[in-house]
Amino acid sequence: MSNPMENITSRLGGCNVAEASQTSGKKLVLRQLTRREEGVVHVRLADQQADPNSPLYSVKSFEELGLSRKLLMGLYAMPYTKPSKFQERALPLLINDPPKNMIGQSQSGTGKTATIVLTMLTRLNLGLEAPQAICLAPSRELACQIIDVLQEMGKFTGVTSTLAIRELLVRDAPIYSQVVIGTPGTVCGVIRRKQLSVEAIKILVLDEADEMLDSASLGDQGIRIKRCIPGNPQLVLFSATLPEHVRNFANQFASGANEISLRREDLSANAIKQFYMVCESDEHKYETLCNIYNLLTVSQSIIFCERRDTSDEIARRMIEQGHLVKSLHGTMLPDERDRLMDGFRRGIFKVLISTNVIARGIDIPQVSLVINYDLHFDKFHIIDFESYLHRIGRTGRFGRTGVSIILIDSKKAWDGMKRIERHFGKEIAHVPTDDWQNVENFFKGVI
Ligand SMILES: Nc1ncnc2c1ncn2[C@@H]1O[C@H](COP(=O)(O)OP(=O)(O)OP(=O)(O)O)[C@@H](O)[C@H]1O
Repeated sequence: MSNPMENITSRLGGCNVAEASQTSGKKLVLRQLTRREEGVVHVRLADQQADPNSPLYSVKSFEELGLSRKLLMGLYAMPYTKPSKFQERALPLLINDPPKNMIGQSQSGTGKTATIVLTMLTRLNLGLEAPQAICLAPSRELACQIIDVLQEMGKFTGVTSTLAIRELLVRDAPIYSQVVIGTPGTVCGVIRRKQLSVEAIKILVLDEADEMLDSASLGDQGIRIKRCIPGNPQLVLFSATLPEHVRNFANQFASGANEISLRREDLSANAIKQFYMVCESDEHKYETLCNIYNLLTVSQSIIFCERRDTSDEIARRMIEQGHLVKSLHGTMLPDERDRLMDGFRRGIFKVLISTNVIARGIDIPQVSLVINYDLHFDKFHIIDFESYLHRIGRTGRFGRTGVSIILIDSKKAWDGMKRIERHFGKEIAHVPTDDWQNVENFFKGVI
């Protein structure tokens, strides 16, 4: 096979790939490995929680944050031992009286979901069997995940909850549960049809708030839900990314909010080792993908594609070659999506190929590799930094290390990758595709 680097150098229109190729990924290899579990590499959590530079660092215990005994029992049964930096900062502000709005930002996988759940559970009057908290998430998969955490963490409280996602609710049956977690469209629908009374709602949470507020339909539905709620519910907006234009909107939505924000350079967690590989054609890109799987033993991984048909096509070809993979995207029936997600969570299959639909929030600790088969560009063909960060954030969660690889097959993808590097101020290391023996060495110790 011809040298892909030579070909791609000309296809990339003169940008200096050769120079980039000298950048060794080896120096990024994490050396402080202490534990391996199903192929996922951990640096000892206790060490990270004692390191002031880690997003998991905290000086306080959960007891010191003012949580109830039943919630502490739930936390320790999970088992969580200490809060993350974000949990330590956010929880006292969130559960303080009188309630104050919050706009909170923290890296992927640093425990925002637990923060949402503990805040909602603290705000409830558990003696009142009426809806008191609503949490909105942009996808059904994420809503399912949040309700699972709520039920697990709140199991000693007796909390009742309802999942409000399409095709799951019995039409017109009233909802009496104390917490309702769902997608904005379905929650809007149940309020409109008076299935859900908002009279006693005290708190409204928008998880992945930037996605919600930036999307015309999700944003409108979120605003409509807020307007329906009488009085001044506590408004909580969370995300790993809150770009400036959305932050302004968020400030209008949740006025007077306490804010926890991150500098851009701190957004991408160090736990995720970022790489790229240059491919000379579409076919070479597919071969490179297969070579990665033939070569590396990966516990679980996600491949992100831009288009649903690419996702299906790669899955079809990989299955033909004997790989155990599935494709999941938005045109599938909800039942099928739920079944696939459940199978992946339980490790029944190891590789999930998908679109942006699962880019945000999904927490599957065994995912040690994320491949950007395509990068995501917006409708003006501008690289979408936020979606890159959320995609790679599916790995390297809460103290685990993870690897992300971008497959570059065009000048557009190359430019996008370079802009990502500049935007987050973090090098993405080159892994050559012409010497697979060497490729193996790049990933030794990190996957
Ligand atoms: N204090 C803690 N101790 C131990 N594990 C924790 C703690 N808090 C959260 N976790 C675990 O860390 C993982 C990531 O948490 P979570 O999904 O809440 O992250 P997130 O910040 O919401 O990420 P994203 O931005 O991707 O939505 C989960 O598996 C969760 O169970």
